[in-house]
Amino acid sequence: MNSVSVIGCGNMGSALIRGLADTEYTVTACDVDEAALEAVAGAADRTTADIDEAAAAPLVVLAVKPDVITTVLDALDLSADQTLCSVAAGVETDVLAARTDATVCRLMPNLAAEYGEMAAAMTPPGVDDARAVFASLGTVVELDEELMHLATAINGSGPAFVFYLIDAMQTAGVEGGMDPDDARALATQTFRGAAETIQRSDRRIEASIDAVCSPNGTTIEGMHVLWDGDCADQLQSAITAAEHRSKELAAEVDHE
Ligand SMILES: NC(=O)C1=CN([C@@H]2O[C@H](COP(=O)(O)OP(=O)(O)OC[C@H]3O[C@@H](n4cnc5c(N)ncnc54)[C@H](O)[C@@H]3O)[C@@H](O)[C@H]2O)C=CC1
Ligand SMILES: O=C(O)[C@@H]1CCC=N1
Repeated sequence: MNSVSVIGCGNMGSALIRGLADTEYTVTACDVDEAALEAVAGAADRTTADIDEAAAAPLVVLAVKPDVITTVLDALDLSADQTLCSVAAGVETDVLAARTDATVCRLMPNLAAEYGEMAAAMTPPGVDDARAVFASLGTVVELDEELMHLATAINGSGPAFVFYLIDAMQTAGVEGGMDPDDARALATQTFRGAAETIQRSDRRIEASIDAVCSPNGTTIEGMHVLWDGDCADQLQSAITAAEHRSKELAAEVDHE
């Protein structure tokens, strides 16, 4: 599988296309919107508004909104030796499989695909050719389909939740008198470095927190505020709300 088509070149589709531009895969970008195609023209090997051209690749990725996915699928004529992968929130594999002869799978990616730093969930497990393509853009975890709603919330919507937290840390710096660019640099690199630290460490996250908390130092004072407050509960509630919405989207999709 050395060639990929991406149908829908908006926020998510364009991130996938730009990420794939740095890999060995040949990418065809397809959209009905000329401006969307122009925006990815520098990253894609080919751009087209013709869905039949996009249908020629062994792997066809659908990155359109959930409410148009069945319409696009009905216009796509794929064969059994091709793979169709949808990144749409809440659109289940049985909906896809009912409308195509291709092998179907779902990927819940995130915008960091553009930089090869994607966290993605994929279902069903075992669609290895497609998985290899997506693994070139970051981390891919295979899940049973019932967990895709939760993955949509955690790693699909998750970047927005993290952006919000970075903004809060940056704002604290600016309100304390820092230059906004300095505050942004310190906040963003702190999140990046913290994630890297956890990824590279085998120890429990509590032990990593302990490692920052010097006895009678500064961090423990801040941690008491977080432990006594409802920050973790709020984040979990945000994830639950996004997961719930994914289930609603699934119910809204035409299963005929
Ligand atoms: N934005 C994100 O961070 C993520 C989005 N997703 C999923 O990706 C999908 C797309 O979301 P966004 O990129 O945010 O939406 P978007 O609105 O930015 O992009 C959708 C694109 O699809 C195009 N389109 C619409 N009808 C079409 C057709 N018939 N043929 C070809 N192209 C067509 C539009 O012109 C637009 O460029 C959604 O299903 C969403 O659930 C998944 C993970 C993360
Ligand atoms: O907000 C949404 O519905 C899409 C799916 C996950 C991220 N963005």
